[in-house]
Amino acid sequence: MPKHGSLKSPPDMWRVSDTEEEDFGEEIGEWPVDGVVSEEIDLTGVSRYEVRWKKWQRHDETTTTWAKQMPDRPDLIQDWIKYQERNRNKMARASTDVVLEALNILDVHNIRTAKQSQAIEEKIERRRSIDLARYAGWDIVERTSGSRSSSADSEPLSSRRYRSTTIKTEDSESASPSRSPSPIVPSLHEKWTRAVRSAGAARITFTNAMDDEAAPPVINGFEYLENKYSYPEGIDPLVANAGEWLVSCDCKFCTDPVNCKCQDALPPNQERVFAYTPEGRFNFRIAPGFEVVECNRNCECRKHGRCMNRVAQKPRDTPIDIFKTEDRGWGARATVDVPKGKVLGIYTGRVLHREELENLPPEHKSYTFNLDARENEDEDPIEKYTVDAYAHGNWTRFINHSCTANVQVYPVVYDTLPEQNLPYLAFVATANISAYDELLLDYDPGFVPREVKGKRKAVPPSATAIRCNCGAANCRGWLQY
Ligand SMILES: C[S@@+](CC[C@H](N)C(=O)[O-])C[C@H]1O[C@@H](n2cnc3c(N)ncnc32)[C@H](O)[C@@H]1O
Repeated sequence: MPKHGSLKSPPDMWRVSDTEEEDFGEEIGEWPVDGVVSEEIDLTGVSRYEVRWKKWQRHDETTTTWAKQMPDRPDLIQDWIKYQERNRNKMARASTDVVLEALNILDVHNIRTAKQSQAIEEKIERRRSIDLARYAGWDIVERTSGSRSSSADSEPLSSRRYRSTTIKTEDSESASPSRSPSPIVPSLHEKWTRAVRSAGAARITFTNAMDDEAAPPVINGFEYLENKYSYPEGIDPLVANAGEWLVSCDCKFCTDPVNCKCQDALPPNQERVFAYTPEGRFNFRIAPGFEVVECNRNCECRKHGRCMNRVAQKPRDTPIDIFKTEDRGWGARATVDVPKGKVLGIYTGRVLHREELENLPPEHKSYTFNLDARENEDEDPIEKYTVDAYAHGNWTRFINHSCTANVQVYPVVYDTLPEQNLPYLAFVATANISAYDELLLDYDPGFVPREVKGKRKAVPPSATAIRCNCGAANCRGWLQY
């Protein structure tokens, strides 16, 4: 019965058992039990409990058995759930460190148990509420094996290899000694780190081994938005008050998409399947372009905390490095190995009406993404939207293009109505990606280079097209804008 080696406290609350459930027929109710002593959670999110008998023991002196239900003693499970909650909160108060080692185990059916055992949900909540200014560094202890040595993740922020950009205000440079020192403007990295942490997401780092640029060159006042859009006045996303309109389910664990009511929001021609595996990875069963409808804040499953239909809405747990590439500006990569199907994060930025797109300054163009999953041609143009990540956005705006991509985007809704055409765009790994390999998206999979005099790729497809430097064997030569 192996235990998770990395768990320090309390040691016996969660463990993984190979023991089959024993069949006691009607007898189980007859044998007085002390209570539940541990729990494991299966692939579908259903728990089973290890119960200790009061006096009885087997010949080998073991005193416990595993049971999924105890219809005659629901109080024991209730007591256990409360006891667990108290302990997880205690763990989160003691430290918000998370040992990711246990989550990387290939033995995926234990992941739910491992997540509970590390109080991950509680720690994320706690991170949100902690005074961020007091943090000296990120609090995830990463112990992934096989990742490349350039990782700075386990170092404290202050000893990072990336160059931090602590900028003094003009005021402070000219300040006379008698005046109190002017505040130091936080570096871009510090500002972003605060935003990342308040969203409960994993760390973002900057690395530049190419030249002296300390941080990606975003405009002054760039707003880092980890997991939400910025809406201008005039676009009412209903995010705040969509509650009353959202179609919600009354499932406990959402294992059956056919009967999970929030899936009624899918268009009738879309197959009713969940988009995720029980381990929370995209299962690629939803055809490209079709929308994923995740459970929302009104769904009953929210109370039980183990719904498998909430993934893109959770805080990002993959640490990301924004790094300077050789010939494509800054790019993005994960600092841990990423399995196929892993949902990495969502595209964010300022939402625009599509018709504003043509008046955008050219430098914005390469940071825009259309939210056109549901649109149809005859739709009122006012209800067509685009996200512009030029002045507001997150790390996903640094994902470069490759004609051989390793991530793809799918639209997902959970805080708006699908008909509003305001889905989020989630980035998902389409292959196993090693730590520190660049994350790459095919910006325009439908693009076919023009052929002139038998030569493809020689002629730019438009006046604004730029040469593609992806270096892939199947490179189509150009990025069109
Ligand atoms: C969404 S941005 C990606 C982040 C960008 N590299 C940066 O530093 O901000 C898209 C821009 O990155 C550059 N880029 C991305 N992929 C490229 C590629 N395969 N070849 C050349 N340039 C690329 C182009 O300048 C493109 O307009």
